[in-house]
Amino acid sequence: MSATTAETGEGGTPSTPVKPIRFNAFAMNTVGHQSPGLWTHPRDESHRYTEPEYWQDLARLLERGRFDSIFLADVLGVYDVHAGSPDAALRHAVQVPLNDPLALVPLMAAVTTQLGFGVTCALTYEPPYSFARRMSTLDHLTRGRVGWNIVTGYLDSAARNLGQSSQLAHDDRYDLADDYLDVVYKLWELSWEDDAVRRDKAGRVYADPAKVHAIRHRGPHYQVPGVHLCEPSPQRTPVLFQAGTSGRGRAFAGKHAECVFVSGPTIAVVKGYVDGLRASAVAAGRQGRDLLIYGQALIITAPTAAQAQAKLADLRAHIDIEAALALLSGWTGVDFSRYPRDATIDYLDTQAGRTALASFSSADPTRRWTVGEAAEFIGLGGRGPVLVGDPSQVADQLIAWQEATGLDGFNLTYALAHETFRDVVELVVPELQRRGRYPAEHVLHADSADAATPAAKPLKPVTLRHKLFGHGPRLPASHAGRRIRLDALPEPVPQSGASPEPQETRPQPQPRSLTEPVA
Ligand SMILES: Cc1cc2nc3c(=O)[nH]c(=O)nc-3n(C[C@H](O)[C@H](O)[C@H](O)COP(=O)(O)O)c2cc1C
Repeated sequence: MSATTAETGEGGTPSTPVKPIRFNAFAMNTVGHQSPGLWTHPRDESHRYTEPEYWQDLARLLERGRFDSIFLADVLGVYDVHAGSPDAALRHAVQVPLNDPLALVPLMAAVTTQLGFGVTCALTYEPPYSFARRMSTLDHLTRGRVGWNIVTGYLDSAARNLGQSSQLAHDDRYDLADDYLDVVYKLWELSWEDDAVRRDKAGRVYADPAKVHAIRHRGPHYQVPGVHLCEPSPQRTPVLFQAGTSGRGRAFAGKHAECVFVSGPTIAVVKGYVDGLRASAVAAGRQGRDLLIYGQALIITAPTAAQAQAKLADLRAHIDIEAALALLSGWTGVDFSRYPRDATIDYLDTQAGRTALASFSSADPTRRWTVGEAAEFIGLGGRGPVLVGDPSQVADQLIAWQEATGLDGFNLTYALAHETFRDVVELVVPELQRRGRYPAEHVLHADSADAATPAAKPLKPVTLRHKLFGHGPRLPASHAGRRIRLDALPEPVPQSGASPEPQETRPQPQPRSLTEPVA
């Protein structure tokens, strides 16, 4: 069975195909992610984020639960908008201390074969050339299971520590991102031809230089003349994730994203994002269904409804309101320490992220939020809904949300590490499978001869793109990343006896003496 269809109704009788529910896990290489204050709960283990076993146990658990992938968020600065200081963030572990997400991927890949990895990297502060190499390396080491969550950042504190006085303006960051994407597409998709690597030991040729091309990129922000350092990895371009839903963010997603993460507190808000994103894909010449859209949610479940409600009450007692306001202030660029808790939130354009503020103001004009209500809401599960109940009640809510919003799946956050995900895998996944709404098996390679008897043989590794879309491993031919072309070679200067202009301008080596040391 493919993860993109669930064609068997209850009791195994064929019925109208229903849209399966997809799960993605939302995590960060830190202590307190989307539930500020919950690290103080006695059963939470997120302080173990520095231990390899913490991540490998999580990866095994998610693979057992047939999650599409684990999405690792990241920021490159501290949350210091609240009261103009990082103190609240440091005191309450609000996404600080924070380790690098990329290092976790090979650790988790080593103990799994099917789980995908959506890694967040802000393009704003790293040259595309070195970044393309890091992603190709991960795609090789995961055998094609890596995705990139394309972000441009929202914290001025990141810009200040990375050589800029402040962030680029909101829309300018997306313009930069468009040029960046052009560079990395050229490196990943066009620099090395499919048969460039010969590995011919007898002929003493590893790669055929005629089939490895300098990309000669000259864009408004980046000039990158050379060849990609890496030989082609299984997917070449990692699966592209994105999470911006402002007007400019949607246009960017419509062109580039394969998967989009959205967060909103109500069905009305999330439906607006989903509709807008699918319309942007159409405006970019794609189909709305080309995007897989995951909505953020937190599931609190237990074998009985009463136990689930008791668990919710216990978790709520550990929310930290100051920490929630530090988070909200960082996301939005608005210092919420300056407002009384009963002040109503109004929308204003800032140079931080725009969606977080819109979610609690303009995105749903029928609902007004006070600062205190928004902080309470964010305290458990961030900006997404909290779905509470026994497994059957949770399954009902997931299905209702999916049908009302057009979401493809859910980006599940946790309250307690790893208890929350364990509850989902052990209680909710079987319930959804019983209803034919969740994949019962892992996906094998589309062309695998073992597909009929998956239990009999070890699982074959599958690329993330195959798993998500049923085709791959490369970007589809219709995607902007596959339609890109290399700039034409510069015209040779018409001088008699002159050699053609080199593709890259390299300093010419000076003759050395044989005794001169070689570096
Ligand atoms: C679910 C979700 C996860 C996100 N994760 C990150 C992240 O890890 N790092 C980051 O810098 N931005 C992250 N963002 C922020 C977005 O990339 C984007 O900057 C933000 O939504 C504002 O964009 P917009 O103004 O176009 O809506 C996330 C957003 C959402 C909704």
